[in-house]
Amino acid sequence: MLTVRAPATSANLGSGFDVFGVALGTPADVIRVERAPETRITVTGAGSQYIPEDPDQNTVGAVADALDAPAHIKIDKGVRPSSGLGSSAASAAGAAVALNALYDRGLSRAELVPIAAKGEALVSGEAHADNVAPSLLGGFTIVTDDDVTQVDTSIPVVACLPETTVSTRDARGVVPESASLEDVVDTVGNAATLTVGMTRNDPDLVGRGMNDSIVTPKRTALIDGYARVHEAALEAGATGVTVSGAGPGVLAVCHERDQNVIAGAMIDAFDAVGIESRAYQTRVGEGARLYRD
Ligand SMILES: Nc1ncnc2c1ncn2[C@@H]1O[C@H](COP(=O)(O)OP(=O)(O)OP(=O)(O)O)[C@@H](O)[C@H]1O
Ligand SMILES: N[C@@H](CCO)C(=O)O
Repeated sequence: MLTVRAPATSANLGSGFDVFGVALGTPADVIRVERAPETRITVTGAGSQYIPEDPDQNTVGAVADALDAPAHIKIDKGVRPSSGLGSSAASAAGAAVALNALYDRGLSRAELVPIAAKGEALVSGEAHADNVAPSLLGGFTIVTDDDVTQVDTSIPVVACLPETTVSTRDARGVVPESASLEDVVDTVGNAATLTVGMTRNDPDLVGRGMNDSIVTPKRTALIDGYARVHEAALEAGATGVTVSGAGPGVLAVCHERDQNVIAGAMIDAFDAVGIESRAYQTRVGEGARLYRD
């Protein structure tokens, strides 16, 4: 039996749609695997009632197929599905690491990225890798068509999850097909600023680089209370605030000293529109960790 702890992630960070992602210290999925003649999946934990155990419909089933590694796979969900913290990707990344070890496939973490992304294709229709890459590699990741760049960093964040859900498939449906040159120039400038901020571990630069005028405004319309929460987090000291992944989670970047106040302000702002939420006060952290029992 092998066990992997695979972290939640926050994709996009505003200016890096389908490109940027960060691994979070908490929450995480725990995946346990043992060899079996055919793949069988059991799911427990946060939101498990919404997650199919049929291998053809679960992200880990796609990973087991891709690695030709049938197994009994137990998923204990710490990352609630459809909340914007890369729930489906955490399971896929965890299964990729676990099955690679279980069957001695010898693939590197970077080589596992496209394999884990096959699970994302199953649930959202497209194999975007901006959640699986940080869950596998840790830190801040930049995913392009054929490459991944990773930077270790430990920027403090608050991830606030309302009790509502938004499916990635639906949230991809509102992404505009084209953008003005002005908006593209703006976004490139912000993305470059954010990247330098990550390499310097500088929450002010990262926060400044999170603005995006192309995709995020369309997505915020799907999240009840977003404008209030955004404003409240900034007033409480966040250096930048945006939609986490496809939402409805909201990600605030900050200095550690402000985390507690920001978390309270975000929860209160959702509460003011009648929505319960919970906030994770955490940091950008390590990628999936393998334990041999
Ligand atoms: N192992 C799994 N863990 C979580 N969700 C899964 C899994 N396998 C299949 N799913 C399905 O994937 C969907 C959730 O994926 P979705 O991409 O919408 O959310 P997410 O992964 O939490 O979000 P985001 O990518 O925005 O951070 C649900 O319909 C769920 O049933
Ligand atoms: N980049 C993806 C992340 C969510 O899975 C999106 O925003 O649709």
